[in-house]
Amino acid sequence: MPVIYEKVALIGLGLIASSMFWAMKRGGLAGHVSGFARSADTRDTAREIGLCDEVCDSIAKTVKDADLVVLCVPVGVMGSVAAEMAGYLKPGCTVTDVGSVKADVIAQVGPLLPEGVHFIPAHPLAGTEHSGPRSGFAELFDNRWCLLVPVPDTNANAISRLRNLWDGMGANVEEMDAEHHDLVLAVTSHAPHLIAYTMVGVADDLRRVTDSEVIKYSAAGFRDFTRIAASDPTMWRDVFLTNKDATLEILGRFTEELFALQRAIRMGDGDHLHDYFTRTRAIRRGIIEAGQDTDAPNFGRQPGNK
Ligand SMILES: NC(=O)c1ccc[n+]([C@@H]2O[C@H](COP(=O)([O-])OP(=O)(O)OC[C@H]3O[C@@H](n4cnc5c(N)ncnc54)[C@H](O)[C@@H]3O)[C@@H](O)[C@H]2O)c1
Ligand SMILES: O=C(O)C(=O)C[C@]1(C(=O)O)C=C[C@@H](O)C=C1
Repeated sequence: MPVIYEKVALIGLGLIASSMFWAMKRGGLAGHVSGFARSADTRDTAREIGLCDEVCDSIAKTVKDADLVVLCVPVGVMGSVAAEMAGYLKPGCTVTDVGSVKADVIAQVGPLLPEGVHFIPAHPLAGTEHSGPRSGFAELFDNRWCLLVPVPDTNANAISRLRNLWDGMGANVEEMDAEHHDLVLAVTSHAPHLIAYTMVGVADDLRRVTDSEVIKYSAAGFRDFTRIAASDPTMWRDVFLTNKDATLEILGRFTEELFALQRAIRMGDGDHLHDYFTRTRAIRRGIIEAGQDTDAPNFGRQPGNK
C-alpha cells in the first residue's frame, strides 16, 4: 500500500499509539513517524523497542512538519495537549484523536486549532486492558470498527485520506455524529466497564467472608469482569467524567432493569427470567451470526444446537 502521510506525529505513546505505529509500519502507510512521551521512562522504552522513527521530549518538535497529528492521550487532557501543540502545527495538516468519547473532545480541541487545519475526531473500537508503550501490536485494529466523527464542513479529501489510513491499518471505517457516538458507546462500552468495575469491587468487599475463594474458584463470567476491571484507571475516570450524561442515562435504565430482575427472583417469577434470558441470548447469537465477534469460539454453533 502506498504511503498515505509522509510524516505522522503520535502524542502519548501507550496502547493505541504503539498499535497504530506497528500497524502503519506493517502497511507501509507512513513515511516517518515521530512520537511524544512526557516521561523519560516511556521515551527510553520506546527507543529500546523501536517504537517510532524518532522519539521526542517536546510536543513542538514532535508535530513539526507533520501531515497528520494523532492525539493518543486520555480524553481529559486532549484540550491541554492541543493547546500546547496548536502554535507549531503545519498549515493544512490533519489533527485527529483516538479518544473513547467524542462530543467533549471536540469541544475541548476544536476551538484551539488554527484555521486551515483539518480536525477529524476518530475512535477505534479496539483495545485491551493493557496500557503503555509495550502493550501495542500491529493486529489490534484488524477487522474492528473505527468510527470517524467529522465536524460539519470538514474537507472531504482530508476525510478520505484518514479513512484510507484506518482502512490500511485493518479497520472497517464508518462515520457517525458525536452525540450518537457517545450514546452508542455508553451502551456498548462505558456502562459495561462500570458494571465490571462494580462487580469486582463487590467481590473485593466480600473478601473477608469468602477468603481467597473468589480468586480460587473464579468462573469464566467473573474472570471476564476482572479482565475488564483491570483497564487503565486514568483512561476510564476520564471517560466517565466526559461522557457523563449518556452514561448516567444508560445506568438509569440498567438500574430499572436490574430492579425488575431482582423482583422476579424474589417473587419466583421464572417466566420473567426465562423470557428475559431468551431475548438476551438471541442478541448474542445475532452478533455471532453477523460475524461481529472475532473472538467467539466455534463450539456450541453446530447445526441444530439451540
Ligand atoms: N485502551 C483502550 O481499550 C482504548 C481503545 C480505544 C480508544 N482508547 C482511547 O485512546 C486514548 C489512549 O488510550 P491508551 O489505551 O493508548 O492509553 P495508555 O495509558 O496506554 O496511553 C496513554 C498515554 O498518554 C500519556 N499521557 C497522559 N497524559 C498526558 C499528557 N497530559 N501529555 C502527554 N501524554 C500524556 C500517558 O503517559 C500514556 O503513555 C484514550 O483517549 C482512550 O480513551 C483506548
Ligand atoms: O477489549 C477491551 O479491553 C476493551 O474494553 C476495548 C474497548 C471496548 O469497550 O470494547 C474499550 C474502550 C474503547 O474506547 C474501545 C474499545
